[in-house]
Amino acid sequence: MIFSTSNIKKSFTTGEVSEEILKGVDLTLAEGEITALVGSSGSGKSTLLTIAAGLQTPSSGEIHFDGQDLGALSPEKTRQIRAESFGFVFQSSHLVPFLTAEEQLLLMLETAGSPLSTKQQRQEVEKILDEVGMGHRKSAYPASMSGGEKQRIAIARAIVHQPKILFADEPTASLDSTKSREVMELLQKLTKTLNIATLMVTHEEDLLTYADRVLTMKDGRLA
Ligand SMILES: Nc1ncnc2c1ncn2[C@@H]1O[C@H](COP(=O)(O)OP(=O)(O)OP(=O)(O)O)[C@@H](O)[C@H]1O
Repeated sequence: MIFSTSNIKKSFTTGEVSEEILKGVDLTLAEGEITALVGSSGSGKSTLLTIAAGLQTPSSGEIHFDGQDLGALSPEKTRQIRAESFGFVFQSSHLVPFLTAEEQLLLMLETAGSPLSTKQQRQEVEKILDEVGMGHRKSAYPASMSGGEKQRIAIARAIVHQPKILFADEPTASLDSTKSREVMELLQKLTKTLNIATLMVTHEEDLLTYADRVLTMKDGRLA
């Protein structure tokens, strides 16, 4: 397994009340597979995804990536692993308004510490933009893109540095059903062809056909 969590617990304290939101979660992700995470509102899906992605820390438990225990590494090393090997797509595309499609991806490569030359980076960006069907829009700014186009660029940006793991928190929530299916087809294609382990939180049951595995969160545990 490329990625796993072991006995992840997370409590939040509000005032004097402490509530355990995750009660010991074991999650595994496999390369080339989309794992969908479903469950009722407030069951802890986003909390689990953000902990798995290293965006917040668990109260206890371990996270293993590529044979390494992330909790045992220095913050600098985990930050480096996250930048190089993890990709993120959120509900809303979160594109930078003053950058073109091409520039959004180039910025990501720079942030991930890409070893490619400037020319190679441009070639790589062009290839990925073609892959997500946005090659013809490389000079477009977010304001001129439709919701589906923005999400395609967000996905392209999330995978341009060739991550091993892709975390997607309701990636189709802002799209109508046709566009949602198109975006899911794209995620499925990229997961398979690039051999990425994708974890996706979703509320939309009709999109579960795109998942290789469906995990249900209930009362802080995976059922
Ligand atoms: N930083 C925080 N401080 C306090 N409580 C929090 C915090 N983050 C999440 N929670 C609580 O943890 C619970 C689970 O939240 P989470 O967002 O993980 O649920 P979810 O399953 O993703 O829900 P939804 O489907 O509505 O997005 C909720 O009751 C939420 O209020």
